[in-house]
Amino acid sequence: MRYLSDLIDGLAFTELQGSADVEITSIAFDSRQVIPGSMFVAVKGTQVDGHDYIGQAIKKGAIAVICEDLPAHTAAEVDFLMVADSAKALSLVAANFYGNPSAQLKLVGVTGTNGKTTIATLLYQLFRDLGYKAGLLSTVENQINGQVIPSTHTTPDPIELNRLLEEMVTQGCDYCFMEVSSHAVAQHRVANLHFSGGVFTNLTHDHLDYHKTFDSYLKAKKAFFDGLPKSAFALTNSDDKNGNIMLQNSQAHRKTYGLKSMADYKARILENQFGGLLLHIDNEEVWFKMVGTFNAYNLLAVYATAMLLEQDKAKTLTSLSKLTGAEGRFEYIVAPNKVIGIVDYAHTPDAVQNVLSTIHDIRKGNEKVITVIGCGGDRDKTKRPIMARVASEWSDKVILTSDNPRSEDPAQIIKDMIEGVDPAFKRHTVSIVDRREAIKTACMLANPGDIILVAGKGHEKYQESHGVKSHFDDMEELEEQFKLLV
Ligand SMILES: CC(=O)N[C@H]1[C@@H](OP(=O)(O)OP(=O)(O)OC[C@H]2O[C@@H](n3ccc(=O)[nH]c3=O)[C@H](O)[C@@H]2O)O[C@H](CO)[C@@H](O)[C@@H]1O[C@H](C)C(=O)N[C@@H](C)C(=O)N[C@H](CCC(=O)O)C(=O)O
Ligand SMILES: Nc1ncnc2c1ncn2[C@@H]1O[C@H](COP(=O)(O)OP(=O)(O)OP(=O)(O)O)[C@@H](O)[C@H]1O
Ligand SMILES: N[C@H](CCC[C@H](N)C(=O)O)C(=O)O
Ligand SMILES: [Mg+2]
Repeated sequence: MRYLSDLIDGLAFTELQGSADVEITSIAFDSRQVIPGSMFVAVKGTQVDGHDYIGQAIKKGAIAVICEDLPAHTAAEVDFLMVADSAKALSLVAANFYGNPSAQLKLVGVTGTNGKTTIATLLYQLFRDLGYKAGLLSTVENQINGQVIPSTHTTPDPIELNRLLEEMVTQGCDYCFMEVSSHAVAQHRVANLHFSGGVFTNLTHDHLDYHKTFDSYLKAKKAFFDGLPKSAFALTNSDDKNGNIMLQNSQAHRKTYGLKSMADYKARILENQFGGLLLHIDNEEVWFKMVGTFNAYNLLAVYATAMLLEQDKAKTLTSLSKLTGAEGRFEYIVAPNKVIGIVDYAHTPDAVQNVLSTIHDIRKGNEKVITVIGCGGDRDKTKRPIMARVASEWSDKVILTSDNPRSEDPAQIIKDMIEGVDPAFKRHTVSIVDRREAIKTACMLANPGDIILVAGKGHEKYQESHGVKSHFDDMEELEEQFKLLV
């Protein structure tokens, strides 16, 4: 049983109506999740204001409410606490409710536009291989010691997050590796967690629908490092132009990694092919199964993190050389007639550019590159024309298609994409709204040796349109079509 007084330990509140000596059964920020004896935290959201649901929460049995503005009518039997920022308060009471599990783990957060899932997953796989019990919180899935728990967000909400961390502690985990999205930092989902380290990947264009400007997107990421304690390490990519800015105001122990500039942890690419990467890393030559320059950065970040967590160098490199990373990231198959299919989660301009330049670097001759790509609905519209431009410039043929249109008209999303395609490249760009048909057409157009990139959905197993998620799997589609390519 938790008492209200325990949950609000450390909370700066301006007013308390009622007694702190009551038992709380659960906490909820959604009135629909309230059960008798709950504490309800009213959060102002992007769609609605949680304060409008205080009445409903009380009807469902809430006995304590945290809010920024007191409602006109308060119930005498309910405790009310006023705070300046309910989202921040939520993360504190959630951590207190679950006994501050992050302090009992070595928790490492990974942030940046691209590479978070790859790095967090590699770290999780590496530490399990090194013999530790570990947890993972990622876009693809959450895991505790091999047990898979489906994930709905890149970074869970504070209640789910602390509940999962508590479960990791119960199961004896030593480490947890998690992705920290910019939405999570802005919404204080990770406030009040005790991090042992933070890793920065890179910062390029994404999520401007939510953050509005690149500068506020940058500040959201930077706030994560500003909040790290002195005892933590902060590891940044010194080749990224914002890499050093990220750590500017961090009191954590600062370290850098890079392929080009001066850095504490350095690597050089010796070979980059479909079979993998040969890296000169910290004075050793090692083959890895991961493909592409961007994965050289990811591998180096993982290696540096392992060193900062005081792991053995030889064991780390041996284990890392066997790993293949997260599902749907540069995964490839070869058809009987030698057409190559690649499924990749590239859904930002930079990621599309990286994955296509990698394909160009590693292809053997003049094989054609056919790209199937769409852009998400209800997401940053300004990235649409840029992604289409990059795809058209770096491919011999592009098929623009749908990728989770959500509430939007898929044909309109494709029109927004076409705006970015240079007239010179329009000849080799076609639009096919139905993603299954688009993939099928790419397979029909491909000759032996050609490379088909299906970008944007990676591990996703659905296509979301008008609130309905229907089963869809890019790799499954390619496999079906490839059977016919003999
Ligand atoms: C834009 C965004 O991030 N929205 C998140 C946010 O919701 P919101 O602020 O829009 O909430 P709202 O619907 O306005 O509601 C406000 C409050 O009223 C409450 N409410 C609402 C209705 C009701 O009947 N009763 C009630 O109490 C809600 O529970 C909420 O507390 O807070 C919710 C609870 O934590 C999240 O589920 C929701 O994620 C939505 C579903 C989402 O799509 N988020 C994506 C964009 C996201 O977070 N992505 C990032 C990473 C992307 C990446 O880089 O990969 C992620 O970490 O996953
Ligand atoms: N270090 C990197 N730099 C640039 N691009 C990368 C890097 N790592 C991966 N990518 C590209 O970005 C895509 C997404 O990678 P990943 O899922 O690891 O990123 P993420 O940061 O977790 O993305 P999300 O914000 O959606 O959770 C990959 O499929 C690949 O195309
Ligand atoms: N985490 C990202 C993933 C985008 C993946 C793409 N398939 C889409 O649906 O837009 C987002 O929610 O914006
Ligand atoms: Mg991710």
